[in-house]
Amino acid sequence: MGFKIGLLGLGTVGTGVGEIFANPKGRHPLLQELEIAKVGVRSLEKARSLNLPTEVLTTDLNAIVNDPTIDMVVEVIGGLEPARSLILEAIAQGKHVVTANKAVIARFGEEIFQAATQAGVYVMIEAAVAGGIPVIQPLKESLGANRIHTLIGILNGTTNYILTKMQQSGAAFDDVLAEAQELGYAEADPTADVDGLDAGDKIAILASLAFGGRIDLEQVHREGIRQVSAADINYAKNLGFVIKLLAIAKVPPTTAELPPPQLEARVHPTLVPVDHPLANVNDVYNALLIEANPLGQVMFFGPGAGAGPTASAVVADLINIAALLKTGIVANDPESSRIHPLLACSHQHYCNIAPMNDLVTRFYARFLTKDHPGVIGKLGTVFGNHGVSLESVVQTGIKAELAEIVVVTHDVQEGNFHQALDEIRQMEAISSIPSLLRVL
Ligand SMILES: NC(=O)C1=CN([C@@H]2O[C@H](COP(=O)(O)OP(=O)(O)OC[C@H]3O[C@@H](n4cnc5c(N)ncnc54)[C@H](OP(=O)(O)O)[C@@H]3O)[C@@H](O)[C@H]2O)C=CC1
Ligand SMILES: N[C@@H](CC=O)C(=O)O
Ligand code: NA
Repeated sequence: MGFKIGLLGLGTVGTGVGEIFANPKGRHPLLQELEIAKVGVRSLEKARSLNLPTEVLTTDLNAIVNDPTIDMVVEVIGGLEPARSLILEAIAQGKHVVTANKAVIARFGEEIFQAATQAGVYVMIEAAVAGGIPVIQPLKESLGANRIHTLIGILNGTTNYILTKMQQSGAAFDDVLAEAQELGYAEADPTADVDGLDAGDKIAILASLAFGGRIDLEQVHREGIRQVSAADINYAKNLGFVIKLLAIAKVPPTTAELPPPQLEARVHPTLVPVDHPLANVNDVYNALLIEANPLGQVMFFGPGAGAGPTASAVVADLINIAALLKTGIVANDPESSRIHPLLACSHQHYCNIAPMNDLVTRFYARFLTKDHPGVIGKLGTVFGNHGVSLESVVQTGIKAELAEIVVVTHDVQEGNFHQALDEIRQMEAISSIPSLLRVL
């Protein structure tokens, strides 16, 4: 018996999926029991690299999700609508869904997974986080014996590509972004990549799996890489760091409740010590470092975006569903509980996210000051008054009659640090504070 797939979208990822199906030899035998029966696109006139019979292509995506002969729907059109409605309609029609759309899952996960549970179908999302790297399945299945307390990820390929090129060759931000777009890594609107929203969606999905509760995306602190300058990359290098866009979710290691009473969830550019395992994750590569008890540290590393890697995750999900259907571990029957408990989502509660002002972290700050005597001493005094102790202070030279001072703090409560900065901004000698970054 074969299974019919309705593929919504034939762009970067959809084409990658089509290419795997066009050449099944040497891959899992179950692949040969799956067939792409319909493909939905926006334009029938567009030239396609994939040769598909003309009757397979359509612009009527609603007809695909309502087609009774289709067993599984792959949503790779991206964006919020019509993607959300098409996923919900496919579920309502009793079809299993595979999606790479983290934006929809992070915002409408509650609605989508509740509908899926009710309909007795699976919604599989391996491609939605870290592209081709298996991170969803390990969190759902392989790490179940652990208490997970920390997730630290480089989860956006576009920004990692940009930061790596800026770091290695001093390339300009806009040029590298254009390259990442040409390579198919960036979102249709790359703002989601550059402003940390894409990484925010991904860490929200991972945190939900790791900590057993839903995540309100609005409570996830998201900062992008627009303010990271060549100057900061250079200073960071001299101080023994590289700058990476990190997505972090954590609870105190002693926490033994699911969901935990409170967790940190944040995305921001971060100074990472050069000897940290994430410091050498470059280009479009992604990585996820998980700390758990009793496992300790485990790191997943690989290509986080691009046609082939992302399609690899999509097709693996399809093969998984086919395996479940063949072994009868799924019943499209709402009365039945024969849905795989490790693969379905049954979260009931929202996690409580701690405010950023409570975060305890190190900071890097760059100040432009008038070259007055005693400025460093005054900075030190204000910081000291707010309980901020300094690990290093470097005056790096004079530019346009302004001195540049770079400060790295010890661990400090974020709220105290900001109070100190508010006072520092009022100092007559301070011209500006062009950079403020957290340090891992
Ligand atoms: N690119 C990547 O590396 C990765 C992407 N993803 C996710 O995968 C999804 C797809 O991304 P990607 O392949 O890059 O996107 P593309 O923009 O390359 O492709 C989108 C495809 O969907 C079709 N489409 C879009 N909107 C509609 C619509 N309203 N009606 C009909 N067809 C539509 C387009 O049709 P047409 O061809 O006619 O224009 C195109 O074929 C996104 O959710 C993205 O976040 C996840 C991981 C990695
Ligand atoms: N735009 C995303 C694509 C994969 O999710 C990225 O750059 O990582
Ligand atoms: Na993945």
